[in-house]
Formats: sequence, C-alpha cells, structure tokens
Amino acid sequence: MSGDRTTSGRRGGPDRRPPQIELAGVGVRIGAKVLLDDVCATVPAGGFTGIIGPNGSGKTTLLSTVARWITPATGQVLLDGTPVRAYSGRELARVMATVEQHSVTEADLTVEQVVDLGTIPRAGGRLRRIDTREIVDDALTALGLQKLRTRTWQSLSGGERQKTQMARALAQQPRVLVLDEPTNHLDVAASLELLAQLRDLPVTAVAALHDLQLAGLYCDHLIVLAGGRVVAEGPPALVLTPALLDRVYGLDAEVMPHPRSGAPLVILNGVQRHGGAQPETEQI
Ligand SMILES: Nc1ncnc2c1ncn2[C@@H]1O[C@H](COP(=O)(O)OP(=O)(O)OP(=O)(O)O)[C@@H](O)[C@H]1O
Repeated sequence: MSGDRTTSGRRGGPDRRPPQIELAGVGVRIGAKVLLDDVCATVPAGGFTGIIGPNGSGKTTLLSTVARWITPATGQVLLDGTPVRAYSGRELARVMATVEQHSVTEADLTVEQVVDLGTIPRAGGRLRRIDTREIVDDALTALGLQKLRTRTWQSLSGGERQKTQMARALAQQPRVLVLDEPTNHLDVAASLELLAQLRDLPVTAVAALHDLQLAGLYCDHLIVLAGGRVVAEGPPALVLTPALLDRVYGLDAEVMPHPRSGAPLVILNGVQRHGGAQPETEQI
C-alpha cells in the first residue's frame, strides 16, 4: 500500500488501534439495478455498529463493499481516511476479518484447522509457530469450542459452524470485524454471548442484524438501510423509534427503555395494515 499508514506503523511498531470506517457516497449497481445509492455513513472507531433494514435493503452489499469483495461504481470506503482500495490483499487481511452469512467449505478440515486459517495473514511474517498455537487456543476458548477442536467441519451443526467461523476471525487478530448476521443459527444464549463479546472486543465491529431487540441492546451505533439508501444513523435509543420502525418495516411497535440498562426495548405488536413506506433520509 502507498501512503503513510504502513510507514508510520513500521517505524512505531504495528498500529493496533481500531480505525473509523467511512462510507463516502458509495453506489453499487448490477446492470440497471441499483443495490446501493449514494450511501454516506460512519462506523465509529472501536464501537459495535449494527446495520439493520428489511430483506433486500442492501446490508450484505454494504458489508461486501466494506470488505472489498465489491468495487463500488461511485464513492469509496475509507479506513481512518485511507481508501480500502489502496491496501494490498495481505495488508487488508491483517486489518480486517469477515464472517459471512453462509460459510461453505468443501475441504473437510477440523475445527482447529479452520480456526488456524485465521492466523495465515500474520504467520507469514515473524510470528513463531508457538504463538500461532496460543492464538488458536485462545480463539477456541473464547467461543467455547475446545471440546470440538478435533471434529470435522462437515460434522458440525449450523451454530457450531458459525462459532468456528467467528473463532477463525478472532484468530486473525483484526482491527476491523465485518459480520453478516453473526447470530445466524445460534440459540438465544449463544447469540447474547457472541454479541456481548463483539461489544467488548477492542475492534471496530460492524454487523448486519435482523433482530431489532438485539441491535438495540448490544450496538452503540446503528445504520438503517431501506431500498439501498441510508435512512437513519445514530445511537440506538435515538434511531429505534416507533415512527422509524413503521416507516422502514411497516411495523406496529412500541419502544421503551430496558429496566436495567436503559437500552431501547422494541415491543412488537404486529405489522401495520398500510405496510412500510420508503422513508426520507434522517441523520441523528
Ligand atoms: N448479483 C445480483 N444481481 C442482481 N441483484 C442482486 C444481486 N445481488 C443482490 N441483488 C439484489 O440487491 C438487493 C440487496 O441485496 P442484499 O443481499 O444486499 O440485501 P440484504 O439487505 O442483505 O438482504 P437480506 O436481509 O435478505 O439478507 C436485493 O434486492 C437483491 O435481490
């Protein structure tokens, strides 16, 4: 990569601070279809940002653009002001780890072999084998996978695969974690545990979430998408209002503060008869 980030990192030791992610006018099209339209949003450094919005609103496309799997037709994604397109593949892998919605692998690796894949971007450098083992061990412990470490990927349940992918991402020791529906397949307790971990990790975490309750309880910043556009952005207590849930999802919902944490609790009454409307952008 060109630019100052690498140079200063080498001089002063590796820069492990989690960066801010900025989406600056990001537009994505496939043929005539607009998937993202002039998306401007900020993912705060070191926080846990949730991307919410109805099916097909562009959440996966947005995360894929951040992870550089999709090149936007307009605009750009910046990490602390540096365009992601300026990073080499290896540099980006040392900064950013991803967990996809549906992880597929044909190879029948064991759980610990899958998690060990996460160490590759660093193991190519000066890291010794013993360090790699410790990293894999810590990641397996963090996700409660020690008992499954010798099990093969093909023999795992959906939730066990999801936890294994999360452990692989942790073993990458990233500064940015990009996750598409990380609680997919997880039971209620495992979901709460994973989101609490994400909230407490010293990384910039950004995740697509369908569960508004969990988004309100665990995220400190929300970006709401509808029809490929950002329609609201800000702290959950300000974003998750009955009016927004009506406009974006067509929901009849009430929102009240959680009795202990004060975080917004979404009480679902049902769907509105009129259905959801396409809302105007709202910066909070
Ligand atoms: N390769 C493609 N060709 C055409 N349209 C696509 C393609 N990929 C995605 N889309 C469309 O782009 C829109 C956004 O898709 P995306 O997967 O980003 O939405 P999402 O918010 O993640 O949805 P979900 O909540 O259902 O996972 C959808 O209408 C989808 O059908």
